[in-house]
Parts: sequence; C-alpha cells; structure tokens
Amino acid sequence: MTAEHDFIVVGAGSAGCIAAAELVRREAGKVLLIEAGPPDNSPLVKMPFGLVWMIGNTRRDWCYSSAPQKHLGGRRLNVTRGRMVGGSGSINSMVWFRGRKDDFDTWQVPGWSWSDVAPAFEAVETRLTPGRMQGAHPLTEALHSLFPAYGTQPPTPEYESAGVFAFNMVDGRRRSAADGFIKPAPKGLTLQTSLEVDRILFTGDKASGVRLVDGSELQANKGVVLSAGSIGSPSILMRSGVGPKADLDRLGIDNRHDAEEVGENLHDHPAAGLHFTGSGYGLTASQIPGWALAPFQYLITRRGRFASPTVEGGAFFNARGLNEAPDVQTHFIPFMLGWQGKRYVYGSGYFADVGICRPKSRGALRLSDSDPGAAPEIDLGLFNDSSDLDTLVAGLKRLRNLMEQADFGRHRGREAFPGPSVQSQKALRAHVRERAATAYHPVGTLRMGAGSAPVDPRLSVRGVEGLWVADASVMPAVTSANTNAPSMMIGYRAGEMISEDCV
Ligand SMILES: Cc1cc2nc3c(=O)[nH]c(=O)nc-3n(C[C@H](O)[C@H](O)[C@H](O)COP(=O)(O)OP(=O)(O)OC[C@H]3O[C@@H](n4cnc5c(N)ncnc54)[C@H](O)[C@@H]3O)c2cc1C
Repeated sequence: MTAEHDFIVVGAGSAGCIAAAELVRREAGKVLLIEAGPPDNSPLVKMPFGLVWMIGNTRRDWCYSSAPQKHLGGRRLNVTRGRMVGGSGSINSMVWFRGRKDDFDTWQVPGWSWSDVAPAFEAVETRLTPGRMQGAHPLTEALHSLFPAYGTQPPTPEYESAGVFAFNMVDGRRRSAADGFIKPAPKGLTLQTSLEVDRILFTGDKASGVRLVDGSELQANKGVVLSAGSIGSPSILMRSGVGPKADLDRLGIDNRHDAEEVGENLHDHPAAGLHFTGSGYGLTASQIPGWALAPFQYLITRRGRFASPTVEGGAFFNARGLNEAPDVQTHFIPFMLGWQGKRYVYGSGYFADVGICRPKSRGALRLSDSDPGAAPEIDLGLFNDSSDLDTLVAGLKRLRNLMEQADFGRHRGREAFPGPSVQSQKALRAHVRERAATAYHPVGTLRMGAGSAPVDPRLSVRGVEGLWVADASVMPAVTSANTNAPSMMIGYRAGEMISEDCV
C-alpha cells in the first residue's frame, strides 16, 4: 500500500522546518511535517521581549528539568525547549552565530568541515537575513569600547571582540526557520500541529511511519526524519527500541538495535554571571512611564524595550587573557534580573555572564519510563570535567575587569551580586556552584561520526533503514557560540543529503 507522504519529519523546529522545506524543494517527495506544539501565531512569539512570558509556560515550553547536578550542590536546572512551530527557535533570544570555522573542522566528520557547511549557512542566511540589532541600549553599544579595533561590527568567536550581537530579527520581529522556509508552505509539504510522536514504526528493519501518543499511526513511503531536538529525538529513538539494550530491557522496551551511545555525549554551554544595579531597564517608579509606553512604541516604531530580546550583545574572550582563541562567551542583558529568588525585583541594572565555549564535561539522557508522557532523565553532567570550572572562574575574573573597562559613562552601575567581596577562588567557585545554569544549548545526544556513533555522516541512524536525524542532537561537539544557526545549517544539510541518498 502506498502512503500519502514519502517522508514524515518529526518536529517543526529550527532544523525540522528547513529539512522538510529542502526535501520538497529538491523534489525528494511529499513531506508531512508534524509538530507536538501549537502554531507560532501568538504576538508574543514575534515580539522579541515576548520570550519573557513564553519561557516557563507549558503551552509553548516543554519545561523540562535536569537531573540533580552533582557539581552544583544537587541543584536541578531548567531545561527550556520550545514546543511550537519554530521549536526552540520560536522561544529563543535570536542571537545569530555560525560558530568558529574550526569547530566544524574539529568534528572530523566527512561532509561537515567548514568548507562543506559554509554554503549551507549562506543559504539559510539568504532566507533569514540576520543582522546587527538596531536600537540596542547605550550600555550594550558601549561594549564596543572594549576591543575598539573592530568598530561597531558584531563580535565573533574567531577572536576577542565585544559589542552588539547579530540577530535573526527583521524590523523588530522574530524571523524563525518557520518564517523563512515554510511560510507559505511549499508545494508538497503539509504541516500538522498538536501531534505528538510516541515512537517510530518499522516494517522489517525499515522505518515506515510513526505512532502518535493518542495511538494513531501515520505512514511514509521513504522514511522518517527525526527533528525533535536534543531531548526529543533520542527519547523517541529509545522508545522505538534503538538504544542501550540494558536500559531498554529495564523499561520493558523491545530492543531493535543495541546502540550504546544513544543519549550519551549530552552537553551544553554552562554559564554564571554578575549582576549590576544602576542604569539599565528595570522596575522603578521612574521607569513606569517607559514600560507603559513600550507597547505603543513597539507597535509604531518596532523599537524600545519590547523590541529587545533581553540579550542584546556580549563578548568573546580568552578567560585567562592568553593570546589564544576565545574560550568564553559573554551574554549582556541591559535589564535588571532577579537574583534574590524572585522573578520581578524593584530596581534597574544590567547583567553579564560567562559561558564556556567548548565545554569538556559530558552528561547523558536516559528514558525514565516507556510512557511518552514521562519526562526523560536529563543529566547535563555540568563540570564533570573540573577544567570547565577552572575556566569559568577565570572567565568571571576577567569579565569583572572588562566590565570595569567598558566605556559605560553615566550608565555605569555597581556590582550587586555576587558583589565585590567575592574575590577568592573558593568564593567564586561557590558562586558558580550556587548559580550556574546553561545557555539552553543542549547538543550531542545522537552524535554523528564513525564507528559506534549512533548516526552516520549522512545523518542516517545506524542499525535501521529509512531513518535519519536532523537537529542539534547530531553535533559531536557544541559550536563555540549559540546553537540556533548551526541547527538550521544541519537542517539544510539534511535536506541536501537525504534527497541525494533517496533518488
Ligand atoms: C530559551 C532559549 C534561548 C535560546 N537562545 C538562543 C539564541 O539566542 N541564539 C541561538 O543561537 N540559540 C539559542 N537557543 C538554542 C537554539 O534555539 C536551539 O539550539 C535550536 O533551536 C535547536 O534546534 P533543533 O531543531 O535541534 O530543536 P528545536 O528547535 O527545539 O525543535 C524541536 C521541535 O520538535 C518538537 N518535538 C519534540 N518532541 C516531539 C514529539 N514527540 N512529537 C512531535 N514534535 C516534537 C518540539 O516541540 C520542537 O518544535 C536558545 C534556546 C532556548 C530554549
């Protein structure tokens, strides 16, 4: 029997929208793109500041929590993942970085060196037209004073640099992979929302469709592409019987292919920061008119605080000040963020963090139950490698110096937390232990590569047929900056590779 669709792409996120659109553009066949969450038609999705209300809202955020983190005093961290058309790219801050060129060369995966991936980045950027943010706060603009040789160019992880970042925003509105690639849906592509996949269906060894959590089944002639992200894709794969046999046996899941590394290699960019009080956006009596006018200012001019994705800029530098590649990234937020345990606090100020560009620590993702309604166990493994903590503490020290050097002028604030008294190695380590979080960049749980890697360099899942992965989970190692652009590049390469391999 022939199915209505040739491919089912699971997850309409940053990578999935592009993989699906490229498959039909290259005439590989008809594509059904299915998404667990709702459409992205809320004004909060398009307005940059809207993410403040979406994060933590179960309608548009999967709201996962990590396992207790051994090196962070047993704390559980939020693992925010977008749950709607556009995926995490509809809930994120839209910071746009390709990564360092040598990030891709270091992967050492055939077909994924810098020269292989650069054309895919260009193709994505032609559709999304990312660019330097307009209307950034003067504090963020002042970061350019740190490395003046580069003028007002957005910084880059290639060398030490600071300033206003580039974003995938156009005229003060989010432009996600969904906006750039599936609106309007190209001929041959059907998008269906509010359909959550439980597992892959197989005919023999070949993926032939999916079963949804409501028990219904959908078929595909040529196969299935998993684009459910670094948490969703390995979870679906394990529920489908592809994963570490011992774990699947324990949960009563029939083992189709023993793949020890499925769910392994989970990592993210760990970060910790400094809060300053003084100038910057915040909740004070004098700022009430500013907040009251913000919606109108945004509607009329697409500027002002509602046009800010909160993160506006930052820096890349070497944590120890060595004449080597930057190994940490700063995100700069010209808003007062609460550090006293409350979401909203009285006062104004700004925040800057330090995140490790190329962390060495690794964790793992495991199913906690065969029921798709049960959240997986997400052990981020932060600071399992102690050199990450050393780098973060060194980076915090240097960040303090940089914040003192920046030409903030009359906008300069004073460090309020952890505060100038927290100087010693021991005290800074304690600050990291109590406050570190991640940048929401989980990758690596279905790494591609040779040998025992679960996914081969053509994005095909080893041990079965007609099943591919196209999302951030295939990165063998995280890129040196934010992961949205690289995820989209992976979606684009997936469209190219699967079309070529399915003729
Ligand atoms: C709060 C936040 C801020 C971020 N800020 C930035 C930033 O400023 N810049 C940047 O570069 N990166 C940022 N990131 C990271 C970036 O957005 C992600 O790396 C990128 O979106 C990952 O793309 P993906 O395609 O792998 O997964 P996603 O975009 O997460 O897509 C996965 C999709 O699959 C769907 N799905 C999952 N399970 C199922 C299922 N069982 N059935 C059907 N559908 C399913 C999900 O709902 C989702 O739509 C941020 C992320 C978050 C969460």
